[in-house]
Amino acid sequence: MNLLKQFWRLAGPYWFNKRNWFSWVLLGMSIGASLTMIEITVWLNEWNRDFYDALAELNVDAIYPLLIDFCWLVAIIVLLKVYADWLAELVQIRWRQWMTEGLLERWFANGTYYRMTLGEEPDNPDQRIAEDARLLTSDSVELFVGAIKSTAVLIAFTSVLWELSGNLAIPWDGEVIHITGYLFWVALIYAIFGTGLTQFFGHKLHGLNYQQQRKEANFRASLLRKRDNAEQIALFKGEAKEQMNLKGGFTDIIGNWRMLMNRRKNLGLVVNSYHETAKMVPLFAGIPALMAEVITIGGLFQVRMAFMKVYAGFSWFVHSYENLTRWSATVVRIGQFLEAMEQQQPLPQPEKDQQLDCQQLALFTPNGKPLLDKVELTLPPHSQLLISGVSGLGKSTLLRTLAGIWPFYDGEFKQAQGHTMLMPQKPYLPSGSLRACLSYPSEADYDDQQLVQVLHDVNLTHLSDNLSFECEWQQRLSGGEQQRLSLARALLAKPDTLILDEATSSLDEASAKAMIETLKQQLPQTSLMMVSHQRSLQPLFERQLDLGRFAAAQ
Ligand SMILES: Nc1ncnc2c1ncn2[C@@H]1O[C@H](COP(=O)(O)OP(=O)(O)OP(=O)(O)O)[C@@H](O)[C@H]1O
Repeated sequence: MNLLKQFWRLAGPYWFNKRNWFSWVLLGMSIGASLTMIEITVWLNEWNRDFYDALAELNVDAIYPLLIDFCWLVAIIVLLKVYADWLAELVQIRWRQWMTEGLLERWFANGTYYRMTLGEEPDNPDQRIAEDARLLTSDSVELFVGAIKSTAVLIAFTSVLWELSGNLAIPWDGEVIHITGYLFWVALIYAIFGTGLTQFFGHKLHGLNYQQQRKEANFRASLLRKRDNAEQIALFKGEAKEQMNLKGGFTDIIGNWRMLMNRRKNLGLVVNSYHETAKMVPLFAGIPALMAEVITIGGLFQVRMAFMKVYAGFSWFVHSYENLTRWSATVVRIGQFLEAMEQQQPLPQPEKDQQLDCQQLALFTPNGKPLLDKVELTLPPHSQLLISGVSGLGKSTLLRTLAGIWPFYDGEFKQAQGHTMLMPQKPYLPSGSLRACLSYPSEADYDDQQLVQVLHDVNLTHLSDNLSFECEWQQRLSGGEQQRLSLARALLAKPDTLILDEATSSLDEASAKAMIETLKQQLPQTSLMMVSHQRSLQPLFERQLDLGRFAAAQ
């Protein structure tokens, strides 16, 4: 029940949104095609009787027209089946697009994606957004359409089977018991028996599937981390260690996979025996009717097909069991992800004032450890402030707070009006063209002349011809070049307040000094706050502040 409620929370907003009416139309058309196909299968069932009767009588004149009918029936069934699937896939991709976009919007709203990294984050959000959303939408549509089809098959063939079964007379204790539609009852009892067995042998699959998805995602994520840190690993000659760790992760996958395999094997033994036996059950069960000459040989084959259909309708649960366990695991995973996103408090929205100003500010780590206490500082417009302090004191945390992304603080602070930009020590350079990298994240259309000029200003003139060149800039450029590129961004964006967190640490002292001088010269209206351990920068700042005096008592 809980699972259905969770699913309803995920699916309801899409399926009960008027704007998605066309998906209902597509789904209706897909189901319509499937139902028509079932109707034609009922005709095929009658064809079965006529064909086998004609064969039994060696009636060649009847056989050839029946073969032509067969071709027609099969052609229509094939067309209906292909289009029913195609339409269902169209529904899946529309729903998946909506779900993926919705998850992305929520993940990025109010800095949720960042806040989640500061606490107990559900594992692998990438997998939940990409893989789980795909599985959830495709499995849901498949299972839903499958359930409707099974019900329709059940309804269509129940009457056929009921009629064919006639009235079975069983002598019992000197009397005769009459069972109407006995083949239908056989199919029902057989299906109930199969469902019970399937649940008994398969109920552990849900947990194992959940674990499998998690372990596979962990493995993929650690492979990606190796790629991102390839240079470090090569320098440390860490290949053996990395391989060992990866193999360890993969052994985990194999361990779970083996358990999953064994469970599936047990379930497979049950489901396949159940299915194979089902093919003969109607023949054996139909023998009394054949003996009593209630049905002909053709009728027996008709019984067999009708029985198989009714049995398949009843056995939807048995045949969909594996998909259901995978589906339930994805419902839980996306449900958890949504819940975790909803529980995140939005990032604080600091007030704005004439100048950046904080009074009596106390900062903490996410688990509540105090870092700094009673911090007092101001940054008057167009001024410069250099901040220093020992490593681990909380300098970066203070800058994150002032930039508005660190929520663990007490007290109040005000940001300066206008645009505030924070440049960290290790800049993020998105892959793509150098032009896009320079203007990130702005959509502003800087002309090439401006871009070439800022590259020249930060001493990256040699990259001027590469504005349209696309590559992984983070891997291609040296640490110092990356920092220069990041400062070139500031020159383009012209923020009102620029906060630099050791943003010149990879440059030699002379280059770092030249860079800060360029910033001051090119951005005279910008207030500048910087954390740095580079002594040569001290003379360039009007004021300096040693944060050590605000260190919190531990
Ligand atoms: N997300 C986090 N979760 C837990 N602890 C954190 C987190 N971010 C920072 N800290 C801790 O807070 C303390 C201060 O970190 P911060 O990066 O602000 O120091 P810093 O003064 O800038 O150091 P450095 O000069 O070495 O860069 C450190 O002990 C760090 O481990």
